Amino acid sequence: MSTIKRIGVLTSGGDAPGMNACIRSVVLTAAAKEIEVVGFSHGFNGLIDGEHRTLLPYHVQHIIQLGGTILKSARCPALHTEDGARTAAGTLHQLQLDALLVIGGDGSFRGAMAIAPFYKGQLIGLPGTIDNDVDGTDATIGYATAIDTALDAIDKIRDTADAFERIFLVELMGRHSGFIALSAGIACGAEQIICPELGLLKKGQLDSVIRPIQHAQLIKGKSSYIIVMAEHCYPGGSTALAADLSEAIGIECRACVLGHIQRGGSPVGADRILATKLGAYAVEQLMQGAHLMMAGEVNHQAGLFPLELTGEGKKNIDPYLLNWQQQVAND
Ligand SMILES: Nc1ncnc2c1ncn2[C@@H]1O[C@H](COP(=O)(O)OP(=O)(O)O)[C@@H](O)[C@H]1O
Ligand SMILES: O=P(O)(O)OC[C@H]1O[C@](O)(COP(=O)(O)O)[C@@H](O)[C@@H]1O
Repeated sequence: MSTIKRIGVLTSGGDAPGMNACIRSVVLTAAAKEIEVVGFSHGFNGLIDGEHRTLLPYHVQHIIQLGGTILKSARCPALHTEDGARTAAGTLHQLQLDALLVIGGDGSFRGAMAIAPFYKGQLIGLPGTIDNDVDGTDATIGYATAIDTALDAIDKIRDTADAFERIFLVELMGRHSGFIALSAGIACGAEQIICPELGLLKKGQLDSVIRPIQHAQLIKGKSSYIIVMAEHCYPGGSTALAADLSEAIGIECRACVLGHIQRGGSPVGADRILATKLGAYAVEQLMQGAHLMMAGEVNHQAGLFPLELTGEGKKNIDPYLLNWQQQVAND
């Protein structure tokens, strides 16, 4: 018999499509088990500032299709101090919360772990970030939508690139990983993909980028050429790389930074389903006593993974697709 009566939930770090679906699932599952839910606003700031409200099933009606997060998200520098962590734990005790669910990335999970020494309740993470850079789950909530959003934009760029027979560099998010760049790059038929896993490029050292462009021009004739690149791979980003390439090869290159567009929009079905499954699973596992674990999905199976291992960076972008891109599509 579970002793869980009241739980808290918050969304933290970069918002991701599907966070609302996850909040909804947590609230509905908890209500079905007669557990009260308190939602904190603005990530961990809501814990420190005491910004919270009770969440009932009617509050989460018709939010499954909404991007963003009804709880708002934020980064919270105060949690990096012991004072901040103590204050956060104090709020949880004051509100008599038996557990806290944190929807966010590995940074947010480090935030949860910082609170742990001062909190006597349970802490569970739910992976919500477009970057997919969280160990212990095949996909994070928001990743599938970000790929589709990027694709929608890149397909449009292909039209104008074709019309002008231009080289385009499309810069995608991912923080320091190439999950979005590889997936979107493969799915849009990019001629070249640049991502951190292939090594960061140094200013002016463009041979590895230029060689496939020249090869493509020689064997395929003039056409559009799209390079999908992850952020932080070249000093100055895609704009600087486009300028340096234009100068080096004498062909005009254009850059397009998709930026925060990738974080918005209605979550695709896969994200809504993943968010619903993990939200429900997290509540059930709390009732079984889970603590300092993330609820993730591996091979379609929900499971728990230690929070402290979620940021180890052991999950790799698909080596098969990366190799195919290098061997076949880049040439
Ligand atoms: N080492 C840490 N100690 C305490 N809190 C942390 C730590 N790392 C991250 N956090 C908290 O988690 C928040 C979100 O982390 P961030 O890395 O920006 O996003 P994400 O959760 O998407 O990876 C930070 O603003 C901070 O409040
Ligand atoms: O919104 P900000 O603060 O500019 O941060 C941008 C970063 O946030 C993200 O969109 C999401 O990252 P997190 O989920 O780790 O916060 C990254 O892809 C990007 O590098």
